[in-house]
Formats: sequence, structure tokens, C-alpha cells
Amino acid sequence: MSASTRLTRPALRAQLLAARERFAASAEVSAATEAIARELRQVIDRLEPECLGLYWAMRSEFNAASLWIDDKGDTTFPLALPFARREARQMHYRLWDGQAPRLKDECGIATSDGAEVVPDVVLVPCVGFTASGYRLGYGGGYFDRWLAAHPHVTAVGVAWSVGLVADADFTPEPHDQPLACVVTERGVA
Ligand SMILES: Nc1nc2c(c(=O)[nH]1)N(C=O)[C@@H](CNc1ccc(C(=O)N[C@@H](CCC(=O)O)C(=O)O)cc1)CN2
Ligand SMILES: Nc1ncnc2c1ncn2[C@@H]1O[C@H](COP(=O)(O)OP(=O)(O)OP(=O)(O)O)[C@@H](O)[C@H]1O
Repeated sequence: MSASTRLTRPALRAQLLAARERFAASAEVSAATEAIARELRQVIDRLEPECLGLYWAMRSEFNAASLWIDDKGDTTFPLALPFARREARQMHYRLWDGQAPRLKDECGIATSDGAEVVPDVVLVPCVGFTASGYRLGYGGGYFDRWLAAHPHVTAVGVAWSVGLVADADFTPEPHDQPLACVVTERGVA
């Protein structure tokens, strides 16, 4: 796509969300779920987090927290889930014991009632991503704000490969926080 036909962020977001819904409803998603889980485990093993920030899926995201739910004690580091506040458009992480969440945050996403923590590695769900690690989310700016306030945290994007956007089709803005890498069912980009 040439610069003159580049989509606005809302239009690109809508297009990517539609493609993701189609992918999640396709026969491919089951093998892709196994593959992304395998890739993510490898990346996390290599990063050796002291505390890992996950997320509970909304819409057709891969559910990163499902990898650790009812973890049978192999995980040596604490886990945490985001708690998003709607009005302030801010989020923080809360320790999570790996049990099925009973609480929802102000955005209606399953979360934890544990103590507030700052993970050193976080998994960041993407609606879209570029090869250079820029991310498009739902447009709330929650992760950008949290990452700007915690610049030493390693941010690992998580997306289905249908979320890949050519660098030429995405103009990063000053507030966009680049990810260390993006994990998809096709590997690590
Ligand atoms: N799983 C997950 N958790 C996350 C994010 C994310 O992208 N994925 N966020 C990344 O920023 C923050 C929350 N961002 C949100 C952005 C938009 C809406 C939203 O549009 N909500 C709709 C209802 C959604 C639905 O139920 O399908 C609404 O309020 O009308 C919700 C949360 C923090 N937690
Ligand atoms: N560090 C920040 N401080 C203040 N506002 C910010 C910051 N980062 C992002 N924003 C604001 O948040 C809004 C949404 O940004 P953007 O479109 O990049 O969201 P997104 O990354 O898609 O959303 P999300 O992280 O919630 O999935 C923008 O209007 C932007 O100005």
C-alpha cells in the first residue's frame, strides 16, 4: 500500500480485528493455538522473568494466562494479571495465583485480587504489529502508558500472524512503545 492510501489507525484497527475474528473462527486456530503456546513457553524460558505479567483474553486474542492456569508448581516465578481502570485509562498488575479468575476489572476483563506488583517481563496482546515491533491495540493507550511509566520492563507482544502489518503501512507516534519481540504461531518476529 502506498503512503497516499495508508489507512488511519481506526480503519486499520477495524480491518485487523475483522481478519482476527475470521482467523479465530477458522479451522487453523487449533493448530495455531498449540504452536503459539510452544513458542511462548520457549521465549519465557529464555527470558527467565522474576515476575511475569500475563493477560486474560478478550475477543479473539490468544489467552496467554491459559498457559499457566492451574499450573502444577513448575513455575518458579510469580504471575500477575492487569487491572484496567476505565475512566483514567490506566492499568496496574496484580499478583495472580493461577486459579480461574473470579474478578473482572473496569473494562470487564478477568483479573486478580492479588497485591499490586511491577513485573519485569510482560506479555502484551496486539491487534496488529510490525516487523520492527510496533503495536496497535484497541486504542485505549493502556499498555503504552504503563510501558512509558516502566521503561525497564521487557515487553513481549503476542498476536496471531494475521496481525502483521507492513512497516510502510504504520506510522509510529511518539507515544508508541516498541516491543522487544512479537510471538505468533509462526515464531518470534
Ligand atoms: N486481554 C486484554 N487485556 C487488556 C488489554 C488488551 O488489549 N487485551 N488492554 C489493552 O489496552 C487493556 C484494556 N483495554 C481495553 C480496550 C478496549 C475495551 C473495549 O472496547 N471494551 C468494549 C467491550 C469489549 C468486549 O466485551 O468485547 C466496550 O467497553 O464497549 C476494553 C479494554 C488492559 N487489558
Ligand atoms: N504515555 C502516554 N501518556 C499519555 N497518553 C498516552 C500515552 N500513550 C498513549 N497515550 C494516548 O492513548 C491514546 C491511544 O493510543 P494508541 O492508539 O496507540 O492505543 P493502543 O496502543 O492501540 O491501545 P491499547 O494499549 O489500550 O491497546 C492516544 O490518544 C495516545 O495519545
